[in-house]
Amino acid sequence: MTVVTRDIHAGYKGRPVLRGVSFAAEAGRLTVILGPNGAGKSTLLRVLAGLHRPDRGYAIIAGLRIPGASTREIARRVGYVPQMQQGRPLLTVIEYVAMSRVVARGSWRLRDDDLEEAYRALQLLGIEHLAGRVLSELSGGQRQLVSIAQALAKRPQVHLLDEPTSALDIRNQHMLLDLLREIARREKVTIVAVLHDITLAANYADDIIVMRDGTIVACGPPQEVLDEKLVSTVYGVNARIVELDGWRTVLVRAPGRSRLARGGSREQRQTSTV
Ligand SMILES: Nc1ncnc2c1ncn2[C@@H]1O[C@H](COP(=O)(O)OP(=O)(O)OP(=O)(O)O)[C@@H](O)[C@H]1O
Repeated sequence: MTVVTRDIHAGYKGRPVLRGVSFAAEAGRLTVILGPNGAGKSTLLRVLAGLHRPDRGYAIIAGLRIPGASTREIARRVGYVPQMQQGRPLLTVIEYVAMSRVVARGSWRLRDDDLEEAYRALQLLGIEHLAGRVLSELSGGQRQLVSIAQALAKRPQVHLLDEPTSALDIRNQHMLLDLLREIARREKVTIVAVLHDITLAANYADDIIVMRDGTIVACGPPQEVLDEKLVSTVYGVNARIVELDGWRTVLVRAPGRSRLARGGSREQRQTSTV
């Protein structure tokens, strides 16, 4: 097990957000964290990345204890991709991706293997054609893929990805999750990703962790723990899970909206997949 947390409590200016979070994410598996807005998912990833000090409890990540380990040690072994990545607008994509390796080494010298690994990461994501482009010229989705490439190029033991699909088109969402699952298995690394798309989580995650109000309300393989009752309770929606050709799709309808419906057809139009 590469990521273990024990009874983590954390908050901001005395306001509690995480209230006793304990879980384990295993190497070789893709673990997806789900939960409504404000549940504490990003705060949990920031604690694991060593960027937010917990008030109580601890984590062991890639052999490092948090709190305790230095941010440099963590950066060397852990690839953290936050929701909003600032980036350096004047760098080219290949320079930016390669820089993550240089910084993790605590050096300022770019080596050939930094560029080789950076190019490999861009290839994995199918964006090697962007290598010579300047960051400020990229679209939102391209920038998101470049941020993920930066983490992949470091070849860390653990990846922490905060909503890595939020700016991606449907094809790239599936490409990325397929790739992450493959990397987890092939390289025996631990990948923890926050997602809002429950259907993607249901089909790609090896394990899910469902959070609400700063606590974990369910965890385990999605086929064992993800059901209509859980989705309905956690998100406050009416949920249906349908399975077609082995693919599980989560359909939801916000309960408040059904009051607007005139007959059944309006309700059906308001049904969406997540
Ligand atoms: N820097 C901060 N200062 C104060 N409060 C914060 C800060 N960051 C987050 N919070 C609060 O902590 C709570 C949890 O936020 P967090 O970003 O961890 O939730 P989340 O589950 O990732 O939500 P989302 O799905 O909307 O991204 C929220 O109530 C939020 O307002």
